[in-house]
Amino acid sequence: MAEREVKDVAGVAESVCDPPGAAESQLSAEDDSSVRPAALYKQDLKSVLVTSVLNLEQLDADLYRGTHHWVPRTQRLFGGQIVGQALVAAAKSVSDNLYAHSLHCYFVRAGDPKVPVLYQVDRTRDGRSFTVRSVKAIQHGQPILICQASFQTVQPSPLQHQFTMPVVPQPEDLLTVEELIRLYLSKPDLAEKSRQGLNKLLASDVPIEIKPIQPPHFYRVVKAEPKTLFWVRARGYIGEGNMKLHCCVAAYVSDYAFLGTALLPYPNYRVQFSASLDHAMWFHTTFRSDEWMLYECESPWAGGCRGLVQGRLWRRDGVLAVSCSQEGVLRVKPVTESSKL
Ligand SMILES: CC(C)(COP(=O)(O)OP(=O)(O)OC[C@H]1O[C@@H](n2cnc3c(N)ncnc32)[C@H](O)[C@@H]1OP(=O)(O)O)[C@@H](O)C(=O)NCCC(=O)NCCSC(=O)CCCCC(=O)O
Repeated sequence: MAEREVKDVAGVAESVCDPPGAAESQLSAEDDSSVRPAALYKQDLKSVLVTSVLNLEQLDADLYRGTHHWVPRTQRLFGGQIVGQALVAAAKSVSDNLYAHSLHCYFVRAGDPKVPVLYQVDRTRDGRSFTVRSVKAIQHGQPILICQASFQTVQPSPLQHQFTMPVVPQPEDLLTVEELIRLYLSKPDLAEKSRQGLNKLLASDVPIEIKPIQPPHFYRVVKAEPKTLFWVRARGYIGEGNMKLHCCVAAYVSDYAFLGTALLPYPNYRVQFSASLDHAMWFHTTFRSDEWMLYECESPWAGGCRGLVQGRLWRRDGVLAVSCSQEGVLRVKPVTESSKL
């Protein structure tokens, strides 16, 4: 990978510990094109991620129940949903002056979409600056995810740097995945199998909006570098203010289309089994998960039936908001001529 430029962002970025909203207050609606006009927000529906997916029911002290919304084609629970809900459960047990700065999770069993998930929080440690929570997500009496999340008080620091955000077209100049699929569907020479697959994709109710920088080659064999760039945001309105909630939404969003980056150099292989094994995130600063963020994903390594992916979620104003890493199982088989049809 090419060496990345390191940019001093002192005075521009804030740390995750600066009061939420501090960065936003430096930007007016006029000079920040990432701000959607208030009138538009009013027309938007409240994000289902907030009203439903991340809205856990409390059953007892430090014990919560979560329900599902979108379930991937694999019919195992979406990893991002479990991580997002685990972070919600952890955040409920820490005081308002603490902000999530990192989490580390293992997906130890496949989640069953037919039953809810229980989240059991262990208050591992409360320190002066850092507070750690361990969360177990449970189904059928067995853990499906173990998660450790760490929270920190507000602590300004003279040490501040970040890489520079890649230069890409703005979201207003790009099409959503749904718009791209409709374009493909309008092609008269599209194979029936591909048409059916694209229609299925179109019908799925993913609560995330995506605008790829490079339109994907749906159903075409094209070898590519293991790198992707796309704008992403939660569908619907969430609003300013609750930084913990935006981190939980980012946890959900960050697992979507992430592991697939490791498959880009292998168009001649078809996935037989893929699932994320672990997921880690570091929250660097304040951000709005219902506003466009650039997700820069790359896979530095694959081997041993596993792939490693790393991602950066950039705020539209160039501030690095979140870093992510994940390893997943990737079992593949060669594409045969008949399966290409
Ligand atoms: C399956 C996990 C990863 C652990 O695997 P293992 O320790 O092998 O568990 P087993 O239960 O023994 O096997 C499971 C399954 O795999 C087959 N298997 C095992 N080893 C091999 C092998 N060497 N070669 C071939 N096949 C093998 C084994 O036979 C079993 O098959 P089955 O009998 O047909 O079931 C386990 O830890 C796990 O499932 N963890 C949870 C992972 C997970 O659910 N992650 C989150 C979901 S992934 C996700 O959300 C990404 C969605 C992205 C959406 C998008 O971007 O579109």
